[in-house]
Amino acid sequence: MGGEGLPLAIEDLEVRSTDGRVLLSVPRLELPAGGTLGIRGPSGAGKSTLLFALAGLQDRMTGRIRWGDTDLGALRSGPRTAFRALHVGIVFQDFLLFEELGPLANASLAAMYRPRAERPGIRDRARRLLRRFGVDEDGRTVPTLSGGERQRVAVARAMSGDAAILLADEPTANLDRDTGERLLADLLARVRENGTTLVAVSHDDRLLARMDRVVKIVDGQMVSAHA
Ligand SMILES: Nc1ncnc2c1ncn2[C@@H]1O[C@H](COP(=O)(O)OP(=O)(O)OP(=O)(O)O)[C@@H](O)[C@H]1O
Repeated sequence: MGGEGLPLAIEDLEVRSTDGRVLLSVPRLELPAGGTLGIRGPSGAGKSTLLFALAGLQDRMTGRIRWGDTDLGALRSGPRTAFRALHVGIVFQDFLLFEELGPLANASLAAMYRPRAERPGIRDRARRLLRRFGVDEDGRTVPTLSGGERQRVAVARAMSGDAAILLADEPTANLDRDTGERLLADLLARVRENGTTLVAVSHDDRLLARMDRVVKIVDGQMVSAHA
């Protein structure tokens, strides 16, 4: 895997709550393959909602989210899951690590969903990333990890599969300045090297300053977009 990213094209996207309220509306947004997009905005604005939609994890949505030739909105849940397993690495805001597994097993999770031939490469990358991020993997499970360590495992997991699309929800939020800087540098180096398309939600100005483009979301609406 690895290699080229996928271009993103959103048209008339609306995500609703269970009671029919519009949580997010994005009339149009485009990002070329290998582009990097930052999303900022106040708490509760709809940033994570957008990231979930981009991952094909939103059921109550209308409109189009195209990654290359694939329109996520037109896919049923099975093919959407398959698309995500193959093409998307995600750093969730609350990490969603498997508590009973160790750092390496968590960081290698993409291996479970990929062809057998790719699995050793994914495990090797996961191991290297954890070492690089300073997470000691020996005999540890998630409950023994600090918040910052969990975040680094989550980032390693999203990166180890070398997916064409990387979605990250506040990937540096729990890290001190130096650790955050190192992780960000590694993440961006890999993204640029592989031509990965990156969408990152963040309040971190250092991260946002390094994106090709930043959009702001307020009250579920995209209020500014500059190149
Ligand atoms: N499934 C849902 N049903 C109802 N409301 C929801 C649902 N998911 C999210 N919301 C609401 O949608 C709004 C946007 O939430 P979202 O998590 O996208 O915000 P955010 O911008 O990521 O915030 P933060 O920076 O605090 O993480 C919030 O008001 C939230 O309560």
